[in-house]
Amino acid sequence: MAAIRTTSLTKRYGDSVLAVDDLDLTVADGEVFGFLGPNGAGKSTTINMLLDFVRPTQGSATVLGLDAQSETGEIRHRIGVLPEGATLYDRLTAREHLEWVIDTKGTDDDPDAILERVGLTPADGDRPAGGYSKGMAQRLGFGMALVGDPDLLILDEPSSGLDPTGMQEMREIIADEADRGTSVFFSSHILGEVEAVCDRIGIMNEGRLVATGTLDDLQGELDLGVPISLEVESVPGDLALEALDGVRSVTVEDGTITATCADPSVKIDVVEHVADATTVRDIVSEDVSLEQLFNTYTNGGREEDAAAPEVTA
Ligand SMILES: Nc1ncnc2c1ncn2[C@@H]1O[C@H](COP(=O)(O)OP(=O)(O)OP(=O)(O)O)[C@@H](O)[C@H]1O
Repeated sequence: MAAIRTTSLTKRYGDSVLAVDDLDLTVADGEVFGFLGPNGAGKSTTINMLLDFVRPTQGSATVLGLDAQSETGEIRHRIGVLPEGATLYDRLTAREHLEWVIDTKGTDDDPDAILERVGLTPADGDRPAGGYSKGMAQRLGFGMALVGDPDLLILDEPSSGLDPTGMQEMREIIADEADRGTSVFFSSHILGEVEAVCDRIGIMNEGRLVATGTLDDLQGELDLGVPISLEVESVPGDLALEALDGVRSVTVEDGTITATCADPSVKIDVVEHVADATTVRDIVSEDVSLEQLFNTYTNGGREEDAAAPEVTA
């Protein structure tokens, strides 16, 4: 059974905004799935349809095998949700927020254990949420999502408002949850976060899912080439690196030779070839970054026609 499945899921606002366009997406049970896309791509609208906060114009969705529109009660009982900009009640303390969720879900969680898990002290727990910083509010919202050991966590921009330590702690909790079998679906535009914790990613752009797969799948499909850079003592005039099998292009700048290779195995040939001709001072070898992928699929998140290739791996 899939944790999430959408079929031709579509949401229009009025005549002019097609927020989500014919989305077919499956998140497998136990998977950590990162939902990426620039501002306005349709991520929150998709999440809101999964939670029945917004009704689709067309299409359908299931969450844990249950219909997202007609079986909302059971879904809410079994999932943990951190909505975009989690709404808190100013006058209630963090502990009271957690107790409220614990009561609603009928679980026996210990509020103090959850506070500790999300990095809030017992003293924080006694303060009204109205005085919370953005990061503290986000931690509390995340704690509320963890109540009842949910089978699926749906997190909309979970690291929003968190400092680097908070982001790291949040990633660790997501990894722990995944280890105990929880499926996780989260939206983000922080690429490093997605890269660090996700089994698979989906990239949305202008309401459409333009790519899904593992990072390796997407890197392979786009075939952007593999770069290697060598800082050298002097650049020989007769290097002829372009002539090497598997080398697609070569640039030279300020004593650094950069070759784009057809696949990673060519990198060693490049190093040997250059080292035969001159003294190599340093080597920088990187995989195609998620940022390059994201930019290629979304035109850097800009509004103009991205003309991005569609890949489903
Ligand atoms: N209630 C609404 N009424 C009209 N248009 C809306 C509404 N909610 C969202 N939209 C529009 O739908 C599109 C998708 O918005 P959505 O919030 O889903 O994007 P997002 O990917 O979550 O963006 P962000 O990363 O900025 O949160 C945008 O063009 C947005 O302006």
